Amino acid sequence: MTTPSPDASVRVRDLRKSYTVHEKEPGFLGSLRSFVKRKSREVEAVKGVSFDLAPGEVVGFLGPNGAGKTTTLKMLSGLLHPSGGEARVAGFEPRRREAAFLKRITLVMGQKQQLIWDLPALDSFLVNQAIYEIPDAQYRATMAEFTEVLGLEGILKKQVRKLSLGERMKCELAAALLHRPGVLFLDEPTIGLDVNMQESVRAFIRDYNERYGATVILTSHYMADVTALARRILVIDQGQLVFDGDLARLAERGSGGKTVRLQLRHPVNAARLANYGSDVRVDGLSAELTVPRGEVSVRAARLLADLDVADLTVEDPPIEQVMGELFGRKEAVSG
Ligand SMILES: Nc1ncnc2c1ncn2[C@@H]1O[C@H](COP(=O)(O)OP(=O)(O)OP(=O)(O)O)[C@@H](O)[C@H]1O
Repeated sequence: MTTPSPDASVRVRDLRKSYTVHEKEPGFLGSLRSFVKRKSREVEAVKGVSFDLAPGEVVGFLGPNGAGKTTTLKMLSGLLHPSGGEARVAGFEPRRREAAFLKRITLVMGQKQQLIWDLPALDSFLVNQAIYEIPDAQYRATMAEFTEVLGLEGILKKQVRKLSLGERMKCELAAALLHRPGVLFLDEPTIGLDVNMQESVRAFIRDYNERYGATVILTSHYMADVTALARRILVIDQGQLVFDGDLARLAERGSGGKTVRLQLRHPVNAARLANYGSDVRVDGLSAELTVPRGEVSVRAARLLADLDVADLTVEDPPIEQVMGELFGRKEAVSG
């Protein structure tokens, strides 16, 4: 990794955001009533979040729908003013949106686009070159690098609206990173992309992080993005940080079970395997079952002694399952 820029850190203290939501009864009468007497209520989207990111760190920012991820990222990039607490990004206070700050960060939202729809992506890149005052030599070098890593050759001169979703997302990323920001806020950068395209976006983010030592906060509903890029995970639920730690430690917070995979030499029926664990799945000579974490070695020894086992592996449950369980039981899992 290149030496991370010293001011690419993120410091968040007791950050809060409440939205005022105006409520209206349905229908015409409801509109009239709300016109006379407006009803509103406060939605606390982020309720006092604190964390620090070191320069060059990549973290996965996870949580169920409506947990407060996008709101947090918008506050960190200065698009929303916090209702309380403080944030410092690359040494700046995001809410001030100073030009020097905007040159140090980027916010990529997979659901929104910044490229100009009717023009080729190359034109949007030139606009960004002007906005961010990127010197010609740096612009050419970055374009050459991104064209190679993202495979942009041949698509830069096509009208953006004629690009496929994947091609467009690659151009969106290139446009957003053209000024070589040191802090990246990536909100669902791979949403809707096919598996191959997700992989190339991931490879690009990894390459950029290694090349420039950038700090990255990434939200994604595709756990493969998170497991491929981040070792540290922040989990937010109902506006509060409920976990901050290693990906492996998050897996341990799951059901308390581990997955034992077996390769058998002779077929064994599921009922027999149910004596050793739960959630038994048998497919020919392959089988899988869940075993309580504290009993893995005892049960594995019994399986090996009782059955004709060619291979046995023990794994943490997939991260999707862990997240489902955590949010299913709505239990705080403080890091
Ligand atoms: N502009 C807004 N006005 C009112 N409430 C809002 C606004 N934006 C978000 N909210 C509410 O704030 C909460 C947090 O929303 P946010 O978009 O930050 O969640 P999220 O974790 O990004 O969710 P998702 O994964 O679904 O994108 C939700 O209850 C949402 O309904």
